[in-house]
Amino acid sequence: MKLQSRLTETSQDEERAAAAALELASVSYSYGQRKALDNVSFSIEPSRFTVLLGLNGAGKTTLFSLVSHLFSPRTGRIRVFGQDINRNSGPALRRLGIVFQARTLDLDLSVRQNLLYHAALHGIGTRVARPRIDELLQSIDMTDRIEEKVRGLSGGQIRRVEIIRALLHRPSLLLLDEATVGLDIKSRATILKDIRALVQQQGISVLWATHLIDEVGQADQVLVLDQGRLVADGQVSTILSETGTETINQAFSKLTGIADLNVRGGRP
Ligand SMILES: Nc1ncnc2c1ncn2[C@@H]1O[C@H](COP(=O)(O)OP(=O)(O)OP(=O)(O)O)[C@@H](O)[C@H]1O
Repeated sequence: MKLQSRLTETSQDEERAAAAALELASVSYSYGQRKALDNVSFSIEPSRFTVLLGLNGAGKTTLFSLVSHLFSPRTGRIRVFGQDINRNSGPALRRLGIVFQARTLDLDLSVRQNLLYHAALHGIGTRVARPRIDELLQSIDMTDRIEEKVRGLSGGQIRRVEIIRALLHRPSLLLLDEATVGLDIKSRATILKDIRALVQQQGISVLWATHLIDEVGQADQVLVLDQGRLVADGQVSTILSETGTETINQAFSKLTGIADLNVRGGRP
């Protein structure tokens, strides 16, 4: 009887994980003695824009490094559309597109060369890659920059090229780590709008890591990370009612124990 109920529980767990775009179960990670992630569990639904909100040092980049299989968790399990990233990394990684915080385009190659190179890494031949690149560049209004060296682009344009590079292999889940950092207000707004449109129009699932509260939309799912612990998980309205606050800014301050402020930098 007990075995039967355990089997049912396991298969329910598996069904839930398969339905989720991303699922973390009891994930911890330490750098030596420093605990960067402490027993983090959550799942994000497909075709949603989910914000991973946390101050500098909260553990966002570490989490992305685990999901993208750069590091392996010491404990816990990570699944991308039901595929375990450690046991079945190939199929899981194929469904992932990632934009890391650090710039990674080759500055001395043209936009086209950078994109073709990345396509080749994913096994996409030039004949398929070329029209895909044209279409994606058109979607961000950058067709006329295709032959230009990346060095000649603005910070916002470089970021947009990195985003379309992450989309070249048509991932189902896109992870973006502080994608708007260092950009002016107009470029930030454009990028955020474009990514939200991807979710709306193409059903891509997005995990958007940021420390900027003003990037959270009222309808977003939000995960709040504080010093490696997940301290809130839900829609904005749920988080407000659970914390007894009126704005996400107040909720964040309460959850992380910082003074109420317009959070733009790190922990004061
Ligand atoms: N290579 C490393 N060696 C030792 N400690 C590290 C290393 N990388 C990160 N840490 C520590 O792990 C914790 C989480 O860092 P992480 O970079 O994941 O946070 P973050 O939320 O992405 O912050 P930021 O936006 O500043 O990058 C911090 O205390 C950080 O100092």
